[in-house]
Amino acid sequence: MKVTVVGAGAVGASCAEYIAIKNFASEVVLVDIKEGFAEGKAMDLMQTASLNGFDTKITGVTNDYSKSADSDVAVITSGIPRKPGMTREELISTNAGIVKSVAENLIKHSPNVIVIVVSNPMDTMTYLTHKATGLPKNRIIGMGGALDSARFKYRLSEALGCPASDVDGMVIGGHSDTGMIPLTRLATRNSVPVSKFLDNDKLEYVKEETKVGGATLTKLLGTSAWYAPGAAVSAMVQAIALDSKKMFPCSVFLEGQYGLKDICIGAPAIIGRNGVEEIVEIELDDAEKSKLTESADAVRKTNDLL
Ligand SMILES: NC(=O)c1ccc[n+]([C@@H]2O[C@H](COP(=O)([O-])OP(=O)(O)OC[C@H]3O[C@@H](n4cnc5c(N)ncnc54)[C@H](O)[C@@H]3O)[C@@H](O)[C@H]2O)c1
Ligand SMILES: O=C(O)C[C@H](O)C(=O)O
Repeated sequence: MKVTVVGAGAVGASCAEYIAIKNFASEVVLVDIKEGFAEGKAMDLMQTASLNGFDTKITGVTNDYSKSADSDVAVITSGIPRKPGMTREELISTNAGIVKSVAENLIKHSPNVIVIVVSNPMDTMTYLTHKATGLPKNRIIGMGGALDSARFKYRLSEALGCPASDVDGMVIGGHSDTGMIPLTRLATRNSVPVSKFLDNDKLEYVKEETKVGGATLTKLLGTSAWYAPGAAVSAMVQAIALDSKKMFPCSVFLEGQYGLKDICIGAPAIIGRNGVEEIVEIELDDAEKSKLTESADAVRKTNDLL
């Protein structure tokens, strides 16, 4: 399995590191536009191989897409991150041009690639990648829900006073401060609904903290997060590599599912060797349905700026 990661910055490097440490890919190619940067990150990471016990070969290149040829998976993390006080949507004017040119370069050299889009505003960048490349819809996946769900589980575990591994839960909808929909109704601690342990006020708190998870970290760090984003992407790449058919909420191109069309937005998807193997339609209650409609309206407004 050959994986190309475009953007060797905070998220791209973290993603490459987790992929290597999990040792399921033969090769990771880092690409960046900044002269020597990807080469440096790749060398630094390769010097951890004997310490961390992996055999994945990591190389770095400056803007040379020929080195990404025949990638099975490509991850797009190139673009600017937000600063404290900004929304993800404000990044569109810079990141749209970057994502479009990167996606076009990638498919020139890897026509069969599965693309995972990370750059923000992610749902719109995923939609743009569909429109710019014309790749089959199963081969373009936006990463947002896997991260938001991990943050949801972290907040739930904090409220429950239990390990995150005891908790299951999912966030659907747009990857934005207001558009995320943490499904508290369906969240469980070892199959027991979390409402058995947490009252409505606590659940509301968990939900709100989850939605602003990225903004909270951006305020603390001065730029956006990278460890959990890198881990979330690497989990998705692993599901493709191992054809594991794991379910993640992902930004997927909808054609009528959830009553939505011609939009990429977070919905549960089965991920395997073909990318999106299936979009899972779960039964939502009326409040969740109307939140999803609102979230989709907001994503469409951002798409209209393209
Ligand atoms: N979807 C998510 O859940 C999620 C999570 C975290 C970050 N993000 C987004 O990911 C993006 C990257 O974040 P980061 O923290 O890694 O930023 P960063 O600034 O650390 O890294 C971005 C890298 O992209 C490179 N780059 C810029 N234009 C390029 C081009 N045309 N070709 C190749 N490389 C190019 C830059 O040189 C830089 O090294 C941001 O847009 C951020 O908002 C999304
Ligand atoms: O918050 C951001 O801008 C980056 C990313 O989307 C995140 O959720 O960490």
